Amino acid sequence: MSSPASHADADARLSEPLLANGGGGGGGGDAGFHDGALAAVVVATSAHGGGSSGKEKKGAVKVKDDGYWVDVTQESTAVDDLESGGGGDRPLLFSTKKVKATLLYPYRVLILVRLVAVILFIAWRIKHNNSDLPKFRPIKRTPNLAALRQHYDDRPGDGGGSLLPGIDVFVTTADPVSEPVLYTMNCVLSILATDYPVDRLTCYLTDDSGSLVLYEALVEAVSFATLWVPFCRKHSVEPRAPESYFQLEGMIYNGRSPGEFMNDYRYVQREYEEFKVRLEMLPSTIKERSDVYNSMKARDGHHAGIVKIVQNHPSCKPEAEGHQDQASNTTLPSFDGVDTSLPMVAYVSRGKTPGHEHNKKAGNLNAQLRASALLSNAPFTINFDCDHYINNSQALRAAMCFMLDAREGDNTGFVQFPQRFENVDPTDRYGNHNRVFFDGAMYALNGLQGPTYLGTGCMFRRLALYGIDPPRWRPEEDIPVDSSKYEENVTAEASRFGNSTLFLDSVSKALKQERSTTPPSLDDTFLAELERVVTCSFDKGTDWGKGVGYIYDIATEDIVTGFRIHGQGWRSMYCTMEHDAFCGIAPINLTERLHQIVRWSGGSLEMFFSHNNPFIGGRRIQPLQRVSYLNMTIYPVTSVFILTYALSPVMWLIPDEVYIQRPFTRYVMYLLVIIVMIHMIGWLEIKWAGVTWLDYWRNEQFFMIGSTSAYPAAVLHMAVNLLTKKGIHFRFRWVPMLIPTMVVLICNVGAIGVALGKTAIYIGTWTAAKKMHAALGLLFNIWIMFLLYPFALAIMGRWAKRPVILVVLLPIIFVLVALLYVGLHILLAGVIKF
Ligand SMILES: O=c1ccn([C@@H]2O[C@H](COP(=O)(O)OP(=O)(O)O[C@H]3O[C@H](CO)[C@@H](O)[C@H](O)[C@H]3O)[C@@H](O)[C@H]2O)c(=O)[nH]1
Ligand SMILES: [Mn+2]
Repeated sequence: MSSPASHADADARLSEPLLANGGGGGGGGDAGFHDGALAAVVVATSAHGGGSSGKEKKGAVKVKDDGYWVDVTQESTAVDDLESGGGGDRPLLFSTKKVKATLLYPYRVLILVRLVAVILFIAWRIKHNNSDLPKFRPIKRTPNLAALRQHYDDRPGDGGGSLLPGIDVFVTTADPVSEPVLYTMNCVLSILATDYPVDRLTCYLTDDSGSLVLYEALVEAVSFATLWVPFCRKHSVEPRAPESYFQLEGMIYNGRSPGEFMNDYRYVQREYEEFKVRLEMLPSTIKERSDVYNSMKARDGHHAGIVKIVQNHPSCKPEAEGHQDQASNTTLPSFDGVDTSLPMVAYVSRGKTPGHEHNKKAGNLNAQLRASALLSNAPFTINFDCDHYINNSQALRAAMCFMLDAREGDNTGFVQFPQRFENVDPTDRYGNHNRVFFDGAMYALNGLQGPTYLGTGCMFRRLALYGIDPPRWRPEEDIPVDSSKYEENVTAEASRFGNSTLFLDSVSKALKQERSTTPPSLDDTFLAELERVVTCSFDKGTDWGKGVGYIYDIATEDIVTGFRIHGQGWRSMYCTMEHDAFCGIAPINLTERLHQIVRWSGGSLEMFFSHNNPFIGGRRIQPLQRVSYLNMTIYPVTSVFILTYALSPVMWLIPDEVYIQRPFTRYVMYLLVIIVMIHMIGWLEIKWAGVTWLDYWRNEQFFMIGSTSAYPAAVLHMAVNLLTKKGIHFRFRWVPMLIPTMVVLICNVGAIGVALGKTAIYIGTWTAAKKMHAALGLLFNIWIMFLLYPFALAIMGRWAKRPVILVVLLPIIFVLVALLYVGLHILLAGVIKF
């Protein structure tokens, strides 16, 4: 989200739909400042001119004549003569000078050129309304699960086996401490219990920390799964992540054995509590066996690749043993007639070697892609962040509805689901839900080439990840199944996929759609090869991370990976389900939230300044899709204008006499019309996207907070990187990033106070127009205060629990500032006027 929102991410996730505002305000702001500057110049020159004409008068201020001014009468024209001579008896009371021709004409040309540019800009904005055009065709698609079941599962004449294709599920984790093991294991359990043929499903825990804790936790989870999974199947429980399930209020019952439910529920719940205790104790029990630990994990996080099969493929060994009953007042649930088999489970930790960039999550997933190719080679993969889980056991089937559909199915490279979060407070203070992005922007893209890849909860077609053309762009359109010629080209390309015969074989099998539902025998040579392909040095000199797999060298791999796949001509689908497919944990404090935003916006800018720039990259990207990607990569730049705008209340602090042109009426009109239109469009979007005004408002707020903190930080960082070509990573010190937002906040609080003070002093002398301006200015200040409200709450620390403090505190500050202003005014009345 990647998202986003991100992952909008970017923070496309967060801001893409908002660019309407950002862009509008930014563009408008820019124009406004220029006009202000021009007005200032004009004022200055006329003062200058007045002075020089006054020079001839006795006692007038002497102004230096720099030779740029010529008397109109020197270049006398008939009109001048007529003018000067037409007066009859009346004396000539002023002389006229104008700017020398050599200066005047270039000056005029420049003004005209700028005028043309501004007009073109406005015309361009109307024609190419960047942020809104890609939203012309919002589309919602609903999977038909019953039809899928009918065509792929219920085939009485055929021995009953399912025809559904295989899916390899990846769970990425990077740290057993900051990413709680319990959540990761809940994710794994939700996958094991999902409704999909067990012999077609493989779950990979891809552990980037290579920690024994996670390995042993996985072993525990699989052991608990022998109870949990049949329980889920027997009673059709939802969701199938135990932590969330047992937190549900009341025992929701959907299954066919109500009589046994109570007993089974209590039994499984008690076992789950014990499982949790075992997980908690793992770190300490493992430390006691530190010799084993050290043999697995070398120092500095460098170690060889590790692949361990924790649960074998259901065809390889007798059915899972089932749970032993421990003496208690509940009895072991009876699973007669319930399928107790589990899908295959593997633990993979890729090898990290010194001197080889490991490329974070993208590198992790690529290693995983290769390991799974050797082990199960499912035609479809889906990856989850370890803080997400399957919330709807039908989700994988829903994705399949899009992949197998007769219309666009074969050309669908990935199916993205929205990101939903369960730990967000009801008012969504930090805008974590990002509904405008997930339910607005993504539906809109759905009508184009498809949604972007958002980092988690996305099913891929393996071939699309491998950088292979979609069928509609393949040379042999008519024989997609046995495209042997194409396959030869691919196998020839060891330089592209890396030098592993086993892996290259798996690619050609994937191309031929050879389905194998049983894993290969795990002999020593096979295991050695497996460990070799999961080492990050395997990538070296290949296309991995460039044209193959998840993309490297960027702070966020998601948007750019989707872009690469779209660029190849694949399309994507957005899959929303009434009962959310997946669910995750969102950052719940502002620090983490802003770090997420800065990473997303930094990644976006990095993408813009890479060869994956949406202008030049992605040869088969549709025009409007391109505009949308452009929008997703460049949006942090708008923050520069927004920040400048938000700081403009400084004007209030400046003495009244300094001439700053007020925005002229026509400009204000334009701006007003545009702003009204933006919100009207927003209102309509809210309607079709089904988001609430609160979602919309949070989105506005977080775009503003981001625009005064994370986005300018990302822009600055990018600028420094481009200038120094150092490629520093996006790691930000927390406090400096908050300074601009603080300054904006202080500025606006101060401005409101000063405004009050000025009103107290001048109210009697102000004209109606002036009062109007003051009121408008105040409205602007207050508006910014409302936008920054979540930020203000966050910096209040523990006081934030009582937002009412702000309501009391702020007016007190306003009054104090006003009093200070009035006091200073009286004190300095004779010295300077302000
Ligand atoms: O070296 C690394 C670093 C991270 N991860 C995994 O990447 C995932 C995402 O990391 P997280 O810190 O949770 O980032 P978020 O900001 O929550 O993730 C959002 O933003 C990312 C893009 O920056 C997307 O990839 C994610 O899907 C999206 O949810 C987690 O499962 C991590 O374990 C790794 O595997 N290896
Ligand atoms: Mn996350």
